[in-house]
Amino acid sequence: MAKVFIDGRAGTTGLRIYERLESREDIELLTLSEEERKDVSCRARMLNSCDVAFLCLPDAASVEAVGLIEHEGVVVLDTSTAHRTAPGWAYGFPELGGSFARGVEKGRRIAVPGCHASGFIALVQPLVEAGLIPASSHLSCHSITGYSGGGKKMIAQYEADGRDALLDAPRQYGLTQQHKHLKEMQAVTGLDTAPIFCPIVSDFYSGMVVTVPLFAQDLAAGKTAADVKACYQANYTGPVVRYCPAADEEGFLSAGALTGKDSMQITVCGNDERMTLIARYDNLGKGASGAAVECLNLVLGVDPTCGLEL
Ligand SMILES: NC(=O)C1=CN([C@@H]2O[C@H](COP(=O)(O)OP(=O)(O)OC[C@H]3O[C@@H](n4cnc5c(N)ncnc54)[C@H](OP(=O)(O)O)[C@@H]3O)[C@@H](O)[C@H]2O)C=CC1
Ligand SMILES: CC(=O)N[C@@H](CCC(=O)OP(=O)(O)O)C(=O)O
Repeated sequence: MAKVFIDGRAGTTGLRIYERLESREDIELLTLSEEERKDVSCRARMLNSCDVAFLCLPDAASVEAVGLIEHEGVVVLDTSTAHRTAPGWAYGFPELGGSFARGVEKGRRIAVPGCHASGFIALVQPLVEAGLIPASSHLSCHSITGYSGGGKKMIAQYEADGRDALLDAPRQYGLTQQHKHLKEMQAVTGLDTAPIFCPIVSDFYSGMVVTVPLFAQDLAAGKTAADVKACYQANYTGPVVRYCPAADEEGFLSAGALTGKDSMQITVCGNDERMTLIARYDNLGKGASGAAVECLNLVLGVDPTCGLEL
């Protein structure tokens, strides 16, 4: 049985990972008590006693946790932003294939992608790799997320009695165009320039819809919307990320359609002139905890969907 420790188990991401793993018979979960969970020496003991450590912590605590590991054999799955573009770390989105899949299967240091970044990268990386859009493209992206994406603090804010009435409506943020996911969005897609990125947090617990708009002129010479669809169809055959030719609900796309699930739907709307590339998933599923558990399954060499809700 693999020994697994979740550092930050009491948080939003950690709790969802714990729920996905607690009934598994191939895993022994190492746990700390409420009194011990933030004690550095207790955490260090667990981090060096396990085979796999999930880090579900703020960035600084993740960096600290990695520094506490002396046992070389420990595989680290970090859900924070701290190591996603760091040298020596694999980027945990195996559906991108090639070195991404191998990095997760063989790596000892694996960064779980950011929630918004997951959708953008799923939509754009295969198109750049296939030459359907040039690396020099200037793209834009908007992404609607549930408030659990902001962790315990934002959940408390949205669920408080007598909260600010401004929370009733969707709120755009990342207004200075310096959102923390931009770095990985550029690095992993291979774009020369980071996109213009407009995240929007809304009054629902979890779910996401990430959209990248494209004009036909944005495609490489001679390429069409049909080529984009064929590329996704070839790359995203499931079981976790799947191309869906028609994913709308009678003309609407709900950001909550995959709430509670660990899968991701990829679709293309619009027409031959103006198209929207769309990824739908749960920010806590393929956007965080589900993606982390999928990576764990690949590390352990078991069915990648083990314990996932698809
Ligand atoms: N929520 C989401 O959708 C996503 C989150 N992430 C990332 O995952 C990580 C965790 O986020 P999330 O679960 O949302 O955050 P939460 O705030 O919900 O949870 C973080 C947990 O870490 C604990 N913690 C903080 N500092 C320490 C420390 N020094 N030692 C031990 N435990 C500590 C907190 O303790 P306490 O309970 O006392 O506050 C809390 O339980 C972050 O880096 C986040 O950016 C990634 C993708 C999506
Ligand atoms: C609603 C909300 O605030 N969401 C968070 C992203 C959550 C996430 O993916 O965080 P990590 O990059 O740390 O993994 C944000 O936009 O900063």
